[in-house]
Amino acid sequence: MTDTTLADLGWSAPFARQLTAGEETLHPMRVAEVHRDRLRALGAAGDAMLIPSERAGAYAVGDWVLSDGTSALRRLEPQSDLTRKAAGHTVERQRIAANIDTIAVVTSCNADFNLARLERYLALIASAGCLPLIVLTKADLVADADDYRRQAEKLSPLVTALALNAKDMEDAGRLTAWCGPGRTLALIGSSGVGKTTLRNALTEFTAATAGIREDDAKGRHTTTFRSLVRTRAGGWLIDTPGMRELQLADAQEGIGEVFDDITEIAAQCRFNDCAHETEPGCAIRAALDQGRIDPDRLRRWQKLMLEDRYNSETLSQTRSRQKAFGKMVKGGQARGRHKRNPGR
Ligand SMILES: Nc1nc2c(ncn2[C@@H]2O[C@H](COP(=O)(O)OP(=O)(O)OP(=O)(O)O)[C@@H](O)[C@H]2O)c(=O)[nH]1
Ligand SMILES: [Zn+2]
Repeated sequence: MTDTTLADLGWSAPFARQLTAGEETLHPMRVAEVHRDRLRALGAAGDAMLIPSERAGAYAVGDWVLSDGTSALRRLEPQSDLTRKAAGHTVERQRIAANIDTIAVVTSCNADFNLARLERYLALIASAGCLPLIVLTKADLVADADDYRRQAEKLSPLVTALALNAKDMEDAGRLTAWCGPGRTLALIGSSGVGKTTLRNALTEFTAATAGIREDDAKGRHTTTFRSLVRTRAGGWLIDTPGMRELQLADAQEGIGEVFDDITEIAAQCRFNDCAHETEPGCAIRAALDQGRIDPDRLRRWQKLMLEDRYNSETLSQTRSRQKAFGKMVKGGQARGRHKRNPGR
């Protein structure tokens, strides 16, 4: 009992092209929830709980899978992939959501507004392969909302920025262009900026669609999230708990896009590992002297590059760093003992 078409769900040529001979009889379905041993997926014939064919971590909300009605037989390559560095010391990537068209960074026109943080989000969005949108909420509380909007749009030619009052349904409705039929939008941003308010305005949101308490196999209550939510405009909003703690990792490409003016200049430094400090032939310092680079923007770029390098450290690099640290600690203890017991 559904009148949802595959196109409404976001099915498009890049997915259709992935079908191989023999797969035409399978049903494409879009993953709405990822559970430990089941996937809830939406298709032209309605919802279904599917048995995954890969481990749960291989799937993300928004993925397309091919199903025979019972199982997810194959997962299709996503058009965009939002991931984050997994917790702990590994550099394994944790998938957060897939096939998002537009990611809206929600920030308010006051204390939360921070150009460096916006740039970090823009780099992350570019690395995920999504289109960025900046939504400045609480426009009703400030006199100069349009100034904030202009500052945000100056960050990158890819950016569209909107200033609005999230509590006003009509104003929030300006986002429907990004979440109509076949389109998927996601909202990210700090706590308290108005993401829930926007979600309420854009979807038939109720407490029941936010978290569903379920009993797991051991009889414990677990809260699962309905993460792919239909918008009033006929499209989709992806809202997963993982989006709240996004970090910048492996965003090199994204940083390059957001700071293309600076990376172009840096490419002209004499040394390709130039730290832009005292090296001869440094194009960055020359550009700074000529006032072609904004020093604040340069500092933000350097900070992002450092953070990205740290986050992208490979597993073996992490291990050898930890090992070297362990040796140093042990070595220190051994020497200490030696000193304290000189007679032995
Ligand atoms: N005046 C005004 N208040 C707003 C606007 N957007 C959000 N608020 C208020 O700001 C508070 C926080 O909004 P939420 O939507 O809960 O923020 P959130 O981003 O979902 O926060 P978390 O759930 O903590 O991640 C609420 O009291 C909202 O009513 C706005 O555009 N104008
Ligand atoms: Zn340099």
